[in-house]
Amino acid sequence: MGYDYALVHLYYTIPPAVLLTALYKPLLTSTDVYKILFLIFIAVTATIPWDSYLIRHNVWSYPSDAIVGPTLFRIPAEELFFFIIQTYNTTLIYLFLSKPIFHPIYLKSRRTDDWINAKWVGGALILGALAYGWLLVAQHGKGFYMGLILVWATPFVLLLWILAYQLICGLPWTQTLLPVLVPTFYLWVIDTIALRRGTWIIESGTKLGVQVWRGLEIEEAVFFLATNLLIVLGLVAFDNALAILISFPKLYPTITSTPSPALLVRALLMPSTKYDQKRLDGFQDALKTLKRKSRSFYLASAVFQGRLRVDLMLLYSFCRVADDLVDNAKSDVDARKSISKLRDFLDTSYAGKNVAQLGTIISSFPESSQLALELLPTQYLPPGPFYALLKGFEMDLEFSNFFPIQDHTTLELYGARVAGTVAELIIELVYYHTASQTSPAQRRQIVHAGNTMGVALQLVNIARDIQTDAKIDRVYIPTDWLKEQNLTPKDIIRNPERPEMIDLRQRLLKYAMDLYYAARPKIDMLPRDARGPMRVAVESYMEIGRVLQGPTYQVKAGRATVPKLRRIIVAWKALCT
Ligand SMILES: CC(C)=CCC/C(C)=C/CC/C(C)=C/CC/C(C)=C/[C@@H]1[C@@H](COP(=O)(O)OP(=O)(O)O)[C@]1(C)CC/C=C(\C)CC/C=C(\C)CCC=C(C)C
Repeated sequence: MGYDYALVHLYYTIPPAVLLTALYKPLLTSTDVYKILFLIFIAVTATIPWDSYLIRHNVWSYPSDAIVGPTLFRIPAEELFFFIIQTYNTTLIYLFLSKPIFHPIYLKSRRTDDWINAKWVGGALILGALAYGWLLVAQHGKGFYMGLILVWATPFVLLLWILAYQLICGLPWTQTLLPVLVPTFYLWVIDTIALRRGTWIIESGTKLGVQVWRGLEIEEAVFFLATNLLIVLGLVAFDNALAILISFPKLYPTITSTPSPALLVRALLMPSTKYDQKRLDGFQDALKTLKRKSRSFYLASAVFQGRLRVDLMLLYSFCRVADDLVDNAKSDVDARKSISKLRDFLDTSYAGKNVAQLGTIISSFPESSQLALELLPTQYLPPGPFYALLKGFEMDLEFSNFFPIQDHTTLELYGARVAGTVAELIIELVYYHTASQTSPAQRRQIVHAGNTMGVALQLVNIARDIQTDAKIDRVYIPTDWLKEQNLTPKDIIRNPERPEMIDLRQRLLKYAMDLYYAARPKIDMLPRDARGPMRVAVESYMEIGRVLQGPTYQVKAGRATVPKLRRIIVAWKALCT
């Protein structure tokens, strides 16, 4: 009996597991836990027969003075623990790297020649490796161990390739190769140390005798590469199945955060020609717009899960399109026409099932806006906030006749219409997608707080955009605040950088912060899974306000911006709260 192998774990595999767990904990979701357990189960059950075979055929062995003693099918307990801890560590690295990824955008219903070629070429290469493995095993010579690795690993790789080649090929290398290479290289180093110390021994008659570097046999290098590849391909296939399940509610009306293995496999086996390409195109557009237009909400979207994330992106896309149609209209008349068309769109959507009429209305919008309208999930969103949002946009148009924001009450009304409504819709989506026990009275309190929070965000938005708004003749600072400084809205339009603006901006920000502090505690009443992500959404936007309260700040495209690292730290803290 000895502790050498146990010490390998104590020194080299457990510390990274503890570190990765601590780092990933704030991001951990129930789906992640399910994925980790699922992968560990598969890894352990798939490796036991193979490992046991290798030990029984003396391909490798463990000196009795290096292991504690208990075995299962001749596999030492430490080795069994290795299957678990390696799968755990590689999975956490993968989860970390893939957090920002929105997997549905990598699904494709159209079969292009490139895709078909990639599928066959990849399949042929894997089959080639399998055939080579068989040859080495059949020869039962120096290539025996290498042959056993290939014969064991390649059928799994082939299966995962067939099921998930779309995502395997489509995902960026940082989500596929990197989580394979990082733990592989680390395990190569550990393996070298263990082989040098004699913690485990590879018999000389069944190895090729080629070393990657001194002390690392080629078979060991390929073994760790193959096992990490299998783990990552398994995770990609899992994400591919989840992406299919969350993307197509018509095919899968109800799903949970932990879908059964049978459902995951069914999703992967569904022919890609059945995918709703329009929805996939809509997701692409929504993600592009979100990434381009809002750094804060783009960051926040990464921590929302499943269908809630999809619907938030679709809601953002609709709000953005509607806001841009009004703000970027050539004239007031055009802007009013757009609002009226948006109202028709809502009327028809909420009136029922007149699909043809809805199609006609949608086709009257610019082509680039149509998908956002078509995919808006009006089936489970109340109409009230949308109509109020349009009223808010109409207040923007009043600037052509007079300055509508006379006092703080009108300012709050404006904020409630353009942003409080958005908060209400977001909360509605949270409750639609999350199981909760909230009573109607609590729900009213939460919606009210959400509305207040929306106003707070809007005030930050106004404080940030004083100059850009002045360029289009808009002044959202209440006229009576200006009066106290002997100013009129026209003075601000003439010179939005006048010295008095410093105090006025700070007053606006203080107002925003007061509303924010009043509403913030109610986030704790939201369903548990939504609290962290909602805090990230709110905090990453409010950070713009905190930046503006400081003496200096970075400006991008004429607007104050929060540096990327600071935004990430803010999001991190919000998740840890
Ligand atoms: C995570 C994710 C994808 C979230 C999507 C959030 C979403 C749907 C935002 C809509 C944004 C939008 C374009 C609305 C149109 C009206 C408008 C312009 C509102 C202003 C947003 C600013 O966005 P941006 O800076 O990109 O705008 P401009 O470039 O100036 O045009 C607003 C400031 C409003 C945003 C308001 C919210 C997101 C609501 C926040 C409140 C909560 C999350 C509720 C918190 C809950 C409790 C219980 C307190």
